[in-house]
Amino acid sequence: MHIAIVGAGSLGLLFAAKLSSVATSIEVITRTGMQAEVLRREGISIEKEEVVPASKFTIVSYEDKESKSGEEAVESPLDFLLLTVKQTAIDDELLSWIRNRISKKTTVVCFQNGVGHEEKLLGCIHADQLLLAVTTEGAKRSGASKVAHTGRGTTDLGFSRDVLPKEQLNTQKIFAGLLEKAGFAVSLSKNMNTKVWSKLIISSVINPLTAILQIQNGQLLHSSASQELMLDLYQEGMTVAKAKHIELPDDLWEKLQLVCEKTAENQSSMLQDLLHHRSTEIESINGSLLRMAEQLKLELPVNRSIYRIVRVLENK
Ligand SMILES: NC(=O)C1=CN([C@@H]2O[C@H](COP(=O)(O)OP(=O)(O)OC[C@H]3O[C@@H](n4cnc5c(N)ncnc54)[C@H](OP(=O)(O)O)[C@@H]3O)[C@@H](O)[C@H]2O)C=CC1
Ligand SMILES: CC(C)(CO)C(=O)C(=O)O
Repeated sequence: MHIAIVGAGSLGLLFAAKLSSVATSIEVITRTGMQAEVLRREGISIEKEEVVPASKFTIVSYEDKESKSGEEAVESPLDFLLLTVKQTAIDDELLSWIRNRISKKTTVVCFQNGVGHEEKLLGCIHADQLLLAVTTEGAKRSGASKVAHTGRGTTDLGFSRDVLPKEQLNTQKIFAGLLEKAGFAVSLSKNMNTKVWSKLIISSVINPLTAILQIQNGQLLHSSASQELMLDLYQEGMTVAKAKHIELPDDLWEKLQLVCEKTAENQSSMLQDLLHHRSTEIESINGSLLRMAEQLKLELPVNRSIYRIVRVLENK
């Protein structure tokens, strides 16, 4: 199996390192030439676990114009392209690069939290080629070539479209098999919309609150005031989901609290982004809920305020 991983951040480094033992070839595409050089020298280390030598990967950088050529697709056709960049990095240039890099036989697997990426990708590839992955694995990059596996979870996998030809179901199983062999827990899903929306609602509560309050995920449960804020955001998100007839589990509120407990000592990705002066995924999480609410003529006052505060903090 020939796999390319676009985005050598927290999730990308973890999946590249783990999949290197089960794939025929792994191409890692970094954003910068500088990170590519470090990876070519040092390989990838998963803290407290293993160091995977650089010889296991082909490393190219997106900055390097040579690697943007579609010719490589002919030389080494990809079975899977894993997209592990943030929502904010998915722009027209990257989409056009992906279109050139893949062939009709390639399946793109996207790991983003929030919503928006699926629509963008469907603008450039066929639905039969797009696998959605919603993962509760936790990864945190601590250097150009170092990553910590901060939490073990499950990866839900499913195609963007509900009704699928047999061949696609087979592709889904092949990719799930690779992940399992690499040590990840996987669950195949026929209803990814429910998975995507469950994670969207959970992220719309935990991420902005931990980012604004500058606390670890578990600390959200420590005060009744923060729990009230959580409930306000949760209920607003659920109002949008209901208006859009999205099927969600009855115990999503309990699941949300469980995520806080299970990831109690983690900093959410939004808090990490703010602390590192990076833009956050607020647009694809609370921003997208607000845009949907506007179309549905619904008011989400708590989401609106929280969204504005995060935007202010991003520009500080
Ligand atoms: N980390 C986690 O535990 C989880 C993350 N997710 C989701 O997965 C996605 C990725 O998250 P995460 O890994 O944490 O994010 P990171 O910010 O750690 O990694 C994103 C990587 O993408 C790189 N990148 C940006 N643009 C390009 C480009 N054009 N070409 C190649 N690489 C590029 C960045 O490079 P540079 O650093 O040089 O800017 C960075 O290394 C997010 O949507 C997140 O919500 C979902 C579940 C868990
Ligand atoms: C906090 C958590 C687990 C849920 O929103 C997360 O996925 C993140 O940090 O982005």
